Amino acid sequence: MKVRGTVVGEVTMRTVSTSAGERELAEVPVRLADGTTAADGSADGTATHDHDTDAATSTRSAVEADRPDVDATTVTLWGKWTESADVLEPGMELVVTEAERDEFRGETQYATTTDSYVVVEPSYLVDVTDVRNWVQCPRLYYLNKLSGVPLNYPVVTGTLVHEVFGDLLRGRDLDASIDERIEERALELGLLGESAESAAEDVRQNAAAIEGWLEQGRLSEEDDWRSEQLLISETFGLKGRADAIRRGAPVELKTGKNLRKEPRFKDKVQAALYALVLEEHGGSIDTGTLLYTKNSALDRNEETGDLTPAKDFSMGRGLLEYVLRLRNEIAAMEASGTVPTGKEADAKCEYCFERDTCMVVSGRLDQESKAGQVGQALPEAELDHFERFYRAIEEERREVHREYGKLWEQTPEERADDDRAIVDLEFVEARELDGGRWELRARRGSSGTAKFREGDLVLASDGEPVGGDAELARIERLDEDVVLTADEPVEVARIDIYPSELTTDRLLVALHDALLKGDERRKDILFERAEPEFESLDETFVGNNAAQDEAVRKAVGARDCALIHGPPGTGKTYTIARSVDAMVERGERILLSAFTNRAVDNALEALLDAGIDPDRIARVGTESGVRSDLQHLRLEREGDPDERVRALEDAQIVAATTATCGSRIMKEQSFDVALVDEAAQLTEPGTYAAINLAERFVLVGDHHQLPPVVQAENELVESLFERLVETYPDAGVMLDRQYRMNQRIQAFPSREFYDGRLRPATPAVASRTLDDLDGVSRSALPADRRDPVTFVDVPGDGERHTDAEEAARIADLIETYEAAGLDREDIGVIAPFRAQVSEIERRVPADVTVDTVDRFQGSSQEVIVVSFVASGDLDGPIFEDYRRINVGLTRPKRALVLVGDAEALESDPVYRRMLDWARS
Ligand SMILES: Nc1ncnc2c1ncn2[C@@H]1O[C@H](COP(=O)(O)OP(=O)(O)OP(=O)(O)O)[C@@H](O)[C@H]1O
Repeated sequence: MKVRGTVVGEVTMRTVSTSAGERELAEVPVRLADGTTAADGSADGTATHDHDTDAATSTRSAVEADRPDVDATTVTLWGKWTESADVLEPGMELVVTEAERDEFRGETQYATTTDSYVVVEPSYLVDVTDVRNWVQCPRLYYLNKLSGVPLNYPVVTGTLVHEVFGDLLRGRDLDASIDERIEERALELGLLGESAESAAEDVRQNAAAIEGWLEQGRLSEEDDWRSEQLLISETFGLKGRADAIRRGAPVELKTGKNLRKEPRFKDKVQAALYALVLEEHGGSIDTGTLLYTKNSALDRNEETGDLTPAKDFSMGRGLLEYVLRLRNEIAAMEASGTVPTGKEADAKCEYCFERDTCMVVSGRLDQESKAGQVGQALPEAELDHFERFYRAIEEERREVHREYGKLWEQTPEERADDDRAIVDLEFVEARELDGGRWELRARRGSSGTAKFREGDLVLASDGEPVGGDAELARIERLDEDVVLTADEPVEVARIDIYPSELTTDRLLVALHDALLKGDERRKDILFERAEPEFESLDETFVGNNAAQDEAVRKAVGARDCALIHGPPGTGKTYTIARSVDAMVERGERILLSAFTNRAVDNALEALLDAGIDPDRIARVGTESGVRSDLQHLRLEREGDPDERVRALEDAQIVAATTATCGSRIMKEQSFDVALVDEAAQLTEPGTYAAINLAERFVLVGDHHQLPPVVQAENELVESLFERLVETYPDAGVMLDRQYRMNQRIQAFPSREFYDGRLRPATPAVASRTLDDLDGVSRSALPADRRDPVTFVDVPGDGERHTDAEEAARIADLIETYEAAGLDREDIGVIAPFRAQVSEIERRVPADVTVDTVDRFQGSSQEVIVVSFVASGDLDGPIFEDYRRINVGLTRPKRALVLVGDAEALESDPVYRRMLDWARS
């Protein structure tokens, strides 16, 4: 049976005499999660898919851990498992598989058996490659998290060899694969100063060994290969991508040589972890294979040793248990928030390539380390900042892991309802593409409103995203059909949101770079030790708008930073374009960034409108990320390395999302100034990713609109923009003339959110109404809809996340506006919950945009209808936070209709004032 629970007290270690001699044991007081005491019926004793344990097991709180352990049970861990007991602390979660139950002095107890596995913090999904680092030295694991994978030649060739390996498994020709893969990485090779020819030669040397080996057992039927498999383990708390699976067993590829008979230990560890996951999903693995690509390329006269590239090893039970204990050490360290010192392992610092980095990081962050420290520790405030944000980012990582957890905790229907999956796909075909990848096509059973977008990376599966045939795939098209591209021909029946840790990984690196590599002057600003300085400029940049003019002057003249606060429709994008134009004139190199691709593209469009030469611009992003009409600005990565690198380095303006700013390629670039739009939607470390690359920075945003998108409630919710606007009011300018809304529409948001400072930019803006639109006449509307702002009282139907009555009234309203001559494309409907969005979508024509506020930020419409879904006594603001309602109310240009239950809305002071305005 499987036992799962929370550790509620100190662990007792003992040695006892048994018939088999002296044995170690650890007694762990555990409060069992609901349902675990029931005898486990499943044959393999692992899967207890119990949804109810969620709340009890996923949140560890001090309160829980401190509760008197009246209902605690003793779980005894025998033998080597005492090593895992050693890392346990109260509050941590514990799982024992195949445990035995025992009655002892009238109490039920549990103990490990010879078939048991012990898992610490199973909901923390440790990455398999992280365990490989950890086994070399725990400190190496930590350093890798902080500094990420740099752009260097071994990393790039390693990736290329892996890609070619995958291609060979898919039956591609070696030369064709090498040529194509090298071409795809032209930009990276160019940045490293490598030629395509020499890189191809290096890859070929490595790949020849693989090819030779594959030839021997040539991809026969019974060999049953597949390349790259995403593996996730619910029981063992592991995830990773195995290089290949052959006859159900893991094969790992290592670019390098190994002349011993046995695989390297750390490589075995990695393969063994994949084997554990494969066993969980029903496999039975007795061997693992490591493939050392350099072995057969060696000159046989010079080297002696075992030259076979492929080395098999037997996957003993002892090894599997050992690697799981390693995994447990990582999970426990992350849960307790400690930093490894390197003393945990017996690695020799003298031989370590990372020794210098290790010493510098220890010195700067004042951490104990086996290698010793060099350099001066950061000031107290910076150390504190680092620790707080490190913890906050790790909390965010746990939220990502929780998303993984939902893959097995939720039923397919629940996931579909939550917009986390499309589950009713009917597989149509898998078509092989040039280059060995696959195009997968499936038909949708219903038109759900899942959050998926074209270009998203998703988990495509045969219906079982964990344990079944699943692969990462990219959405190429999404209408009544779903078209995906993937490495494997999965018979796709379902797609799920892929919980990526890339963002969290990059946040940590950005934090590290900002504090440890950051310019001192910038840190003085970030740590509020110095006032930002400005060069005084006499030029006029914008003749018809004083605030914009001042903003451009600040942006251009900033020696450290400038902050442009732009309420809705006040010409943020216009001001950015003017600023960039002026910076280009001065010969500066500019990084133009924003949280979303959409905002980056909007800014670029404005630059083109302002007459900036497109040849000066390089847009860094994927093909699906960049708007189709701006593809000509996109930096091509494929081709000739020299040409590609010149295209990037000669570009005076480089535009990319902040996430992309953290990529290996962008991290090699430097700029005079970084200009970041949507800065109020970025976390602090998210903003660092862009500003780390430049001498000075300009942040543009509005902290009264949407806050940073984060799952955890912690430091990350306040943007750097907001913090700096408050700290340095003199470095900021608020744009106060809006070019969007009729005066009536603007009145309430201006008063409520901008101290009444927002005004129409021109009389024409102030007086715009629907009558200005071709073929539209307000007189054709019912009298109570003619005002630019109106309210429709619909008593709520009592449901929490939907309101069918409101949805029906909205459908009627849309007909009314259409009858008055309005195009359906000019109407937008905003609802607070996805469920209500679906409810409304079912009733209105498809060309009316219906969405949540988050999707509307940054856009505008002629007419906006807001559905409030408010009922009862409003136990919290409906749009979660007033910033969301501000966004909702400021989208329309000419008409705004609020639909909701007046009585419920009036119970909240802000909504009451809103109703007073709408009804006045
Ligand atoms: N100084 C100006 N003179 C004339 N037109 C302007 C000026 N500033 C902005 N505009 C116009 O006002 C409109 C809104 O400007 P812009 O798109 O820059 O606003 P924004 O603040 O970026 O909007 P959002 O709040 O949606 O991000 C655009 O059509 C723009 O051309």
